[in-house]
Amino acid sequence: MIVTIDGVAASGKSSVSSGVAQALGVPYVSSGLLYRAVTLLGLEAGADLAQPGALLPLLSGVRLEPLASGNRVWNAVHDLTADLHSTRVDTGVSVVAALPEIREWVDAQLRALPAPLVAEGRDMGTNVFPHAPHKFYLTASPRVRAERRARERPEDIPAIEAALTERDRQDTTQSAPAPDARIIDTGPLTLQGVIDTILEHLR
Ligand SMILES: Nc1ncnc2c1ncn2[C@@H]1O[C@H](COP(=O)(O)OP(=O)(O)O)[C@@H](O)[C@H]1O
Ligand SMILES: Nc1ccn([C@H]2C[C@H](O)[C@@H](COP(=O)(O)OP(=O)(O)O)O2)c(=O)n1
Repeated sequence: MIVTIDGVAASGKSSVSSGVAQALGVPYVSSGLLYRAVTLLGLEAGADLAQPGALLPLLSGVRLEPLASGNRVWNAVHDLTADLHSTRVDTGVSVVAALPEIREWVDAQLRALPAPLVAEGRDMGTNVFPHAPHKFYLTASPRVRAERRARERPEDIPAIEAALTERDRQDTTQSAPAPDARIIDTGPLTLQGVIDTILEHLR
């Protein structure tokens, strides 16, 4: 069984997926972490983030470890995870995620993973796992999302809100909800409330 949980930036996808996956006793996979890893490696190599030919050679050692408590991304023996949520990766990642060659590489990593699993991102229910039987799409207002992210970033809430809104705009193409996804406004809910809502639908 595959459960897809897509949604806009900072809507709670990773935290909710982790909770749902732990309740189900299956792994979850964060596709956004792979786009973030490509971005980090590109930045560290001084590569042009708009050029897939400069990025693809950097990816041969990259591997996603789908731990239920929190995914990790490795480049050979180096654990990249702690560096994937910086503001500079946030700023560059949408350029990388717009490249069809990089999307193909990410999709291949995800489709190689054995079910059952919970997959989260933008296009899990539309493109990567279109036949998944259970699809969810998380939303919340930009201000609510910025307030949540402000607990994890040094910038203030208005700056974070502006950056999130700009990233939503850049990610629009791949972020449409699947027609058969259940849309959940997480604004009025607690994190556990969102997890419980999804688990109730799965029962
Ligand atoms: N009702 C809620 N639903 C989802 N996440 C919430 C909620 N309330 C607070 N959060 C917090 O919002 C933050 C962003 O969630 P995260 O899982 O990183 O989002 P995403 O994967 O969509 O970027 C986390 O710190 C999470 O715990
Ligand atoms: N399936 C996916 C997952 C993420 N992306 C892109 C879009 C986002 O800007 C980045 C980072 O996504 P991630 O889910 O890690 O982070 P945010 O919730 O957006 O803060 O990757 C994508 O295009 N397709």
